[in-house]
Amino acid sequence: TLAITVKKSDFSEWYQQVIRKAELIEYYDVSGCYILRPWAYFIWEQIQRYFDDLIKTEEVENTYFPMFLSAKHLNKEKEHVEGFKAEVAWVTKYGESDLNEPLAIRPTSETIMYPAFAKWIQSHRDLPLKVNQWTNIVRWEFKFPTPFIRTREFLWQEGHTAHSTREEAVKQVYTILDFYEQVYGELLAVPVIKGIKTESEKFAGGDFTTTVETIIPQNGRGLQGATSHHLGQNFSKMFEINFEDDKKQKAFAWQTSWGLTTRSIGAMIMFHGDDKGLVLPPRVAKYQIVIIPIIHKDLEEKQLNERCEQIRQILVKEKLRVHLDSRDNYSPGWKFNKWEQKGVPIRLEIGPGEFKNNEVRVVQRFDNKKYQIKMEELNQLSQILDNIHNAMLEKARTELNQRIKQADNWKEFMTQLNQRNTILTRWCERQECEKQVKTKSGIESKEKDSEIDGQVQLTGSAKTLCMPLKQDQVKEGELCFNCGQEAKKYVLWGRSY
Ligand SMILES: O=C1CCCN[C@@H]1CCCn1cnc2ccccc2c1=O
Repeated sequence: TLAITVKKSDFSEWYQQVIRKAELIEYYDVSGCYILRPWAYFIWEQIQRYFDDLIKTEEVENTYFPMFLSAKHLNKEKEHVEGFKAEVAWVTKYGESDLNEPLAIRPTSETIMYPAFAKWIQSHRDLPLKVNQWTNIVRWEFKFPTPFIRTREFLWQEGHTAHSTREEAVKQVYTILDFYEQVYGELLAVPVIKGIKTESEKFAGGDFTTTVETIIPQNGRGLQGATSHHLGQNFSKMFEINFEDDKKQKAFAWQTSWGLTTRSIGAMIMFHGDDKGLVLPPRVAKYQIVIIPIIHKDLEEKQLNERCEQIRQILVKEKLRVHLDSRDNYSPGWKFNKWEQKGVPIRLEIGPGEFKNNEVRVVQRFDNKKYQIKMEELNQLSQILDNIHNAMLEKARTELNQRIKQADNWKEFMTQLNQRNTILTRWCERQECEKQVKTKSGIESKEKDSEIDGQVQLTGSAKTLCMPLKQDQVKEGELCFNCGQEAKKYVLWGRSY
């Protein structure tokens, strides 16, 4: 059926229907893999363009590295691969023949790139080295898949840099984190919290991990939006990436790596969608404006189409992405519904009244506001689209903030968790304590682990999302909410994807 048959509150069913009826996703017969249709791929292209322009200001150069790696290469860094090796996909044959050694398909590219870095870096003059690649990645997840959010193949960018000093590398980590915050806020109108992962949640191969986290309002679940790691000298020691510093001393390079994936599109869909379907932030909408002629017996069809084409031309000149839907095999009502489902930010209706008064009727998708504007005011639509972006971001920020509560003890913590909130608490920073909270919250969680065909999709237990960069100072003598030992930091807990 054409209409979406559930409300957004029936969240996972709503999401499945929206991604199909907005023509974003087509299903595919390999589990965990999905087809990105043009309406979705356009969003990824906008993300690529925006982020690529940002990293070019940091003199990051795009490259392409092979997708295959030998077991030898992959296991070079035993420690960091240890926790992930179950997800690595392998090629073992070609045609009828066996490969004499299986080749892994890239799950990430550290061990593919860093032997080359060792060749390219001899002197401090070869630093900083800054490369990025836009590729697909394969990780054979066993958790139940969700299009965009958790898939076995996804698109991403991975950036990798090498520096002569720790300070420069650390600065790079935070510059990229700010870029990720901009991608979410400025492009997708999705608010994020910048923070640092705890020792248990960080990338084990690195020194520390920074992250942009968002919170999906409907279920209060944390979602990691992108990540920027300071790798320290862990990988440079392993891959012999060293250089002669200006005192002719041999030194190991200081490295960073950072990634943003097509999961960002899923976050945007979840944040802004409503009961009628997708709601696109204007800056990533393939069509920002759709023009719908309303044919009427008192109105010469040819004249109406000429007027609509004239409007389209004016908007093209305004550099807006506009589409005139003059199909004569669908009714205006059908078109309204379809373009609402696909989330087009603005619809312009032109019927006999508008034609006579030299006006257009504007219908805003995000807040359903309707009003008339004159033909000569069409140049206001660019600003109107910016206003829509800002209003969507502010509304999303309010919803996100409503999902963050404070708790000073276990009882308050579980109350908030069971109300599907994330919880900011004082914490001792002990891994033991964090582990205990995960276990206890799982046992006491009202929301039991949700399973589909015996695969745990979403667990009921809480984990740390991040230690927000912006946080109050923990005062002398203040205690951890869980174990009562001396608190060091505030940390945000929540159920997550
Ligand atoms: O996050 C990023 C950002 C982009 C570059 N890579 C880092 C770290 C990736 C961590 N990771 C994540 N899943 C994996 C899965 C299989 C093998 C290895 C890995 C693995 O190393």
